[in-house]
Amino acid sequence: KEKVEITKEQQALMKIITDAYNRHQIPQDVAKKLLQDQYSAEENFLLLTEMATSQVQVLVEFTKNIPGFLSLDREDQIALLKGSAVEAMFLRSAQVFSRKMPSGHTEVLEERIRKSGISEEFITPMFNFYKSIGELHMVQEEQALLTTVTILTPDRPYVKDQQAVERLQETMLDVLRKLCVLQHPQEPQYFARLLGRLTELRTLSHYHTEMLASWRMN
Ligand SMILES: Cc1ccccc1NC(=O)[C@H](C1CCCCC1)n1c(-c2ccc(Cl)cc2)nc2cc(F)c(F)cc21
Repeated sequence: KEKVEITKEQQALMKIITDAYNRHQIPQDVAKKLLQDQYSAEENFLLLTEMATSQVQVLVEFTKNIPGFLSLDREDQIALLKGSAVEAMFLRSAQVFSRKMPSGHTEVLEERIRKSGISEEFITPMFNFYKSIGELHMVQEEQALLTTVTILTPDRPYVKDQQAVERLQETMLDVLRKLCVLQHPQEPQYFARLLGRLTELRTLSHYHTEMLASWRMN
């Protein structure tokens, strides 16, 4: 049984990324808003556009703290941000949905989202994803690294130097793999499960344009 050990550099890398991830979070808590009041489909759509817009700004600030990201070709940095923004937004939404809440709150939140204006056909795949993320019970370091791995996807459209992105992503995947082994020793396939979520995330993100276009306005 090989002894898995996170090196000092990897520890430092993880701390930089996790601190940045926690620092660059959405200022106002959308879950609290949704729990407080019931909004019309139009108001929910507006709220979503505001959240998505602020999320992009948060993502730009976060990526500046990923060691090596600013050394990438400038146009590639933009291609990576554009290519991962929707996935990062759904990943963030899943993490918000999976947060531990007082009993009954998650059910109310789910109901508010079900009734927010999203078309029926997208509700099931979306909540299946949220629940599969919740079942992983990720620690914040894993959440931060998973978002980082998502951003550093080499095969985004228009990325020129894919090798450079791949090297960065490999660095992050190595830390994430070790962290998973150390955090979930009883579940050797945990890391594989985690990466499997990224496939589900990409599929869900393909629906995004249609989800917006089919938002049920009264
Ligand atoms: C949480 C966040 C952070 C950053 C950026 C965006 C968002 N997301 C949102 O603001 C929207 C709201 C928006 C208002 C209507 C209800 C869903 N949202 C979505 C979602 C649904 C459909 C699509 Cl197409 C996209 C996202 N899933 C959510 C799960 C949650 F637990 C939650 F609290 C909010 C959630």
